[in-house]
Amino acid sequence: MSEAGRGPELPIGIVTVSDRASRGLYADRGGPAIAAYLARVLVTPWRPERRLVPDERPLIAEVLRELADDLRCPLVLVTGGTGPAPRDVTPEATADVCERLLPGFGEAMRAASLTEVPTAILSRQVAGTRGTTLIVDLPGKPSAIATCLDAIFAAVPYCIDLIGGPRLDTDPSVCKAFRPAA
Ligand SMILES: Nc1ncnc2c1ncn2[C@@H]1O[C@H](COP(=O)(O)OP(=O)(O)OP(=O)(O)O)[C@@H](O)[C@H]1O
Ligand SMILES: Nc1nc2c(c(=O)[nH]1)N[C@H]1C(S)=C(S)[C@@H](COP(=O)(O)O)O[C@H]1N2
Repeated sequence: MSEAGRGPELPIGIVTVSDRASRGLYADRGGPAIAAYLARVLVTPWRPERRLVPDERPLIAEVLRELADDLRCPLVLVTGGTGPAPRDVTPEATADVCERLLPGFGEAMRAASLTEVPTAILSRQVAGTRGTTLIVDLPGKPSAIATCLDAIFAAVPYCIDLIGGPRLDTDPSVCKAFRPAA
């Protein structure tokens, strides 16, 4: 067991933002899709810290702070609530808690999604850092998750190195993490 008594694996935050899934009106398929992606791509031992919250800015921000500050997740992936509808507030909540935004993540994910659906431009998804945590928004459609993560994951381990987080290693047959030569 680690110091925190929660096991040696790195905690990774998986947050689904959905009014209906959080009320039990449909089963959450976004969180499981993220977990399945991480299970394929990461060789570093990790464990999911799953959260399911309604589209409420303060609640989303509170969960992101908990995962970053209390659980010290190096990576938090958030799905849902990134669009232009009035209740879509995930990008605002992410920006509320991040110290710095990384616009390249959103740009790359929208560009990849745009090869699949013209409505990709409707996602306002952002990414940013809070302490040693990288937070990345993903669209709510479960099918968007692999598309978006494929577009960015090669840069995720080095980003976490640069902010002082733990080393994450990927299975190179799934995603070759890029770390510039020293
Ligand atoms: N977590 C999820 N699990 C399963 N399907 C989802 C999930 N999130 C979104 N979807 C599907 O993608 C569609 C668009 O997602 P979006 O995030 O815009 O949902 P929404 O219309 O805002 O509703 P809600 O917040 O209640 O999920 C949804 O109508 C639903 O069919
Ligand atoms: N890859 C991918 N990206 C996508 C989509 C999709 O189906 N696949 N849906 C788009 C749509 S229709 C919307 S409204 C926005 C925001 O979705 P969200 O509010 O569920 O996060 O994501 C967009 N990005």
